[in-house]
Amino acid sequence: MFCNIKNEKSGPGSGKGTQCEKIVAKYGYTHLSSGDLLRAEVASGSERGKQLQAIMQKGELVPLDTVLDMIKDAMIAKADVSKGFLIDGYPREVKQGEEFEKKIGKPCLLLYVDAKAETMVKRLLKRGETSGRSDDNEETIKKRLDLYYKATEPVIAFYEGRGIVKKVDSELAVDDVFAQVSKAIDAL
Ligand SMILES: Nc1ncnc2c1ncn2[C@H]1C[C@H](O)[C@@H](COP(=O)(O)OP(=O)(O)OP(=O)(O)O)O1
Ligand SMILES: Nc1ncnc2c1ncn2[C@H]1C[C@H](O)[C@@H](COP(=O)(O)O)O1
Ligand SMILES: [Mg+2]
Repeated sequence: MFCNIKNEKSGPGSGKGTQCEKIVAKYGYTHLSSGDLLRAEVASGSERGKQLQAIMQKGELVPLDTVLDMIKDAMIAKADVSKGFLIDGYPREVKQGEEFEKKIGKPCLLLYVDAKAETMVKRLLKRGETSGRSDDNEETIKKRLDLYYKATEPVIAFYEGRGIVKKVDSELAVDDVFAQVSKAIDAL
């Protein structure tokens, strides 16, 4: 089966990466995080990486073509061996969803990992104590959240009409959130 599962719209610090790790362990899907792909480019020290770092540090979105090309290349590299793709952190805005469908395909499930703004801020500040992520600081977290509500929330309406959106309550403990995630995947 080929299946793209996305976990946007889900805010920064809602627990996307945490749930993706558990999905990979249980279902064996290929996890592709747009943020991780971008951070790998930054870590490479390339000129493009330096430009990306400046954008991410400010809590802004990197250009659509850059992130979509990275995801597409990563998917092509794993296409032969993958059971299906779990795409974490994309689309961040409706236009990204439209372009994904034109260039790659339609997702079969959109997991909406829902947490309150205050919970997301608390989790990100805590994660920032050890993550080494330059965007896990108070000022950038505020910008990321503002952008999430402005640009990413509308993504839900884009997919809702197709009946593929499953919302999980990420205020709960990690394993309780995962029980809801598993139910959504098992229903595919
Ligand atoms: N259900 C939960 N209960 C308590 N803590 C949680 C829960 N889920 C995740 N966390 C913790 C783990 C991390 O330290 C932090 C953020 O989780 P994480 O999975 O990294 O979020 P994310 O991937 O949505 O954030 P980002 O968008 O910044 O990458 O919160
Ligand atoms: N899909 C994306 N479009 C634009 N910019 C992105 C995308 N995914 C990640 N980014 C940039 C901007 C984010 O603040 C950082 C970190 O992403 P995260 O998913 O929180 O790891 O990367
Ligand atoms: Mg993450």
